[in-house]
Amino acid sequence: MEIHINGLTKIFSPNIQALSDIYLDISEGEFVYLIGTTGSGKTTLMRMLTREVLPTRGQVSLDGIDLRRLSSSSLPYFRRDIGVVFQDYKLLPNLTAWENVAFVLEVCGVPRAEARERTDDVIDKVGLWNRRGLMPDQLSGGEQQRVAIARAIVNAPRLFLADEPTGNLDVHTAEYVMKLLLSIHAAGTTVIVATHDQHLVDTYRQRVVELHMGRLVRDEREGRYSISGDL
Ligand SMILES: Nc1ncnc2c1ncn2[C@@H]1O[C@H](COP(=O)(O)OP(=O)(O)OP(=O)(O)O)[C@@H](O)[C@H]1O
Repeated sequence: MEIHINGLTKIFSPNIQALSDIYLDISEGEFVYLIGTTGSGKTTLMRMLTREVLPTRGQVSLDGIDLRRLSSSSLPYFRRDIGVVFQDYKLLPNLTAWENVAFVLEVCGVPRAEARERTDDVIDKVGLWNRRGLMPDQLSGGEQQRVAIARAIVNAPRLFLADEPTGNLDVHTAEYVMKLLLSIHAAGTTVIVATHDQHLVDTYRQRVVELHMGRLVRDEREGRYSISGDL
C-alpha cells in the first residue's frame, strides 16, 4: 500500500499540537521505523493512517484515496487491508488464541474450511501451535503479542502497523517478533513500526523516520537489512 502524507497537522487542544506539518511518502512494500521520544506523535500518526484520528489540517492518502473522503460505511472494508498491533492487544478474553485469530476471518465471511486452514498456518507461523487452545489470560505478554500479530496478518493486509511491538519482551522474543515482521515485509506488505528500541533499529536496518515534538526531523533510507541477512 502506498502512503502520501501532505502537510499533516493534528491539534488536540490549543496547547497540544501532536503533529505539525508532516510531509511523508511511503512506497508500496517499504519497511519504515518510526522513532522519536515519548509524546513525539508516533501513535497519533499511525492512528491517522487507520482514520481513528482525523487531521486538523493536511491530508493522508492510501493508494490515492484521501481518507477524509471515505464514507463511514466503507471504513470497515478499508480497514480490512490494514493489520494493526497497538499496545493494547485487545484480544477477546473468552476466546482461545486460535479462536481470536479465526474470528477475524469469520467476520469477513471467509468459508469455514478455508478459515481453519489459514488460522492454522498463521498460528504456526508465529510459533504458537502448542499454545493455540489457551485463553489470553493463560498466555504470557509475549505470547499475547504474537496472537495479536497473527490476528493482524491472517487477512493478508497490504499495510501493517505495529506500535512498540518489542516493548516489554526479552531479547530472544523481541528478535523472534522482529523476524516475523521482516517476513511480513518480505511477502510484499508495507510495514511501519513505531519503536524506542534503538538496538532493533541498528540491528535490522531499514528506513528511519524520526519525529520530535510533532515535527519530522529525520528521514534516512540507507543500509537496508533483508530477511536473508544481507546488509
Ligand atoms: N486523544 C488525545 N487527546 C489529547 N491529547 C492527545 C491524544 N492523543 C495523544 N495526545 C497527545 O499528543 C502528543 C503525542 O502523543 P503520541 O501518543 O502520538 O506520542 P508517541 O510518540 O506515540 O508517544 P509514546 O512513545 O509515549 O507512545 C502527546 O502530547 C499526547 O499527550
